[in-house]
Amino acid sequence: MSDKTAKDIENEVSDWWKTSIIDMEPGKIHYGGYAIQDLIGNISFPGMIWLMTRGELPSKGQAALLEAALVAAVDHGPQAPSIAIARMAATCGVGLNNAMASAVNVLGDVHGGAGEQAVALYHDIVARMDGGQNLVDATAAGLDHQIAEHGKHIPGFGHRFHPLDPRAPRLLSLVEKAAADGIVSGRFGQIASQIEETLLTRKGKRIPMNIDGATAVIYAELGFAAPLARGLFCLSRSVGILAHAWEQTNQGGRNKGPIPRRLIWNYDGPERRPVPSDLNGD
Ligand SMILES: CC(C)(COP(=O)(O)OP(=O)(O)OC[C@H]1O[C@@H](n2cnc3c(N)ncnc32)[C@H](O)[C@@H]1OP(=O)(O)O)[C@@H](O)C(=O)NCCC(=O)NCCSC(=O)C[C@@](O)(CC(=O)O)C(=O)O
Repeated sequence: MSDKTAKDIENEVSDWWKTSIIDMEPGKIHYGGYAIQDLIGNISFPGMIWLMTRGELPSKGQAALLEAALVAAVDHGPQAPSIAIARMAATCGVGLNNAMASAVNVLGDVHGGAGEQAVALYHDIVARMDGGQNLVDATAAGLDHQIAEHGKHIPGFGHRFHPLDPRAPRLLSLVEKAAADGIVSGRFGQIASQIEETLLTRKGKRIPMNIDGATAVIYAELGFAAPLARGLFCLSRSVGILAHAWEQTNQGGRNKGPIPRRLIWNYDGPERRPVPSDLNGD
């Protein structure tokens, strides 16, 4: 027989889930201590994302910068695997939530994950600067380390489609303005620009910052941990994913594959051959 008292059991039950995010009782909902009815109509959606992931409310300037990053990464058309998958899923007879989940599930290290890697790289360079190295040397050492550990492609730089990703310079200009207004330090923007310079010197050609490199600057400036950069990209891209899944649903189409049906893939397996007649023999 258990020696547990009713109080022990009550404590065990109430400790089962612990969260500092939400507090509730009948008729009352508080996020991080703030009543939901006071938040509704008073804070923006980015402000809410900040409160939920950071536990505090952002300043107006911080929320505006976060919003800019979220707006910038919303969509990149059906060339992006996540968007194509959302559209294909929408033709399979599934609901919008299934189409969205299928699409979000392919956001990983290679597609959508460069922002997380870029934040980690920027943090590594900051740590070197805090250790006494100047910007140029810390960047060079950070890049050497990145290449040794993860290969020659520096996350957040280069693009397969855009010679200059139009999203990056605009975001960087907002970071510069926020730094001038004292909202952020501007340190991560300087690091990302120095990475571009170092790559130019090393490769003899410009490998410009892309959307992930630029949003990573914002997430790092705003103090988001590297893994949250991936989560925030997922939130942002989910808007594009939803829009494409909904558009495709309305366009119709059944079982739409990744290429038109008249096209076929390249087969490079064995020649056509008969199944051996003695398969079950010794
Ligand atoms: C993106 C791409 C594969 C493009 O490559 P490319 O095809 O142009 O060139 P490659 O043939 O790989 O390289 C040719 C020569 O340039 C050198 N080179 C190129 N990039 C270099 C680099 N970063 N660091 C050093 N060197 C570089 C390379 O070393 C080589 O030099 P060499 O060996 O001397 O001949 C490449 O940059 C890359 O991996 N970037 C890092 C990962 C990254 O940030 N991913 C996010 C991209 S944004 C995104 O995903 C969001 C999206 O936009 C998606 C969408 O597009 O839908 C959306 O919104 O959804």
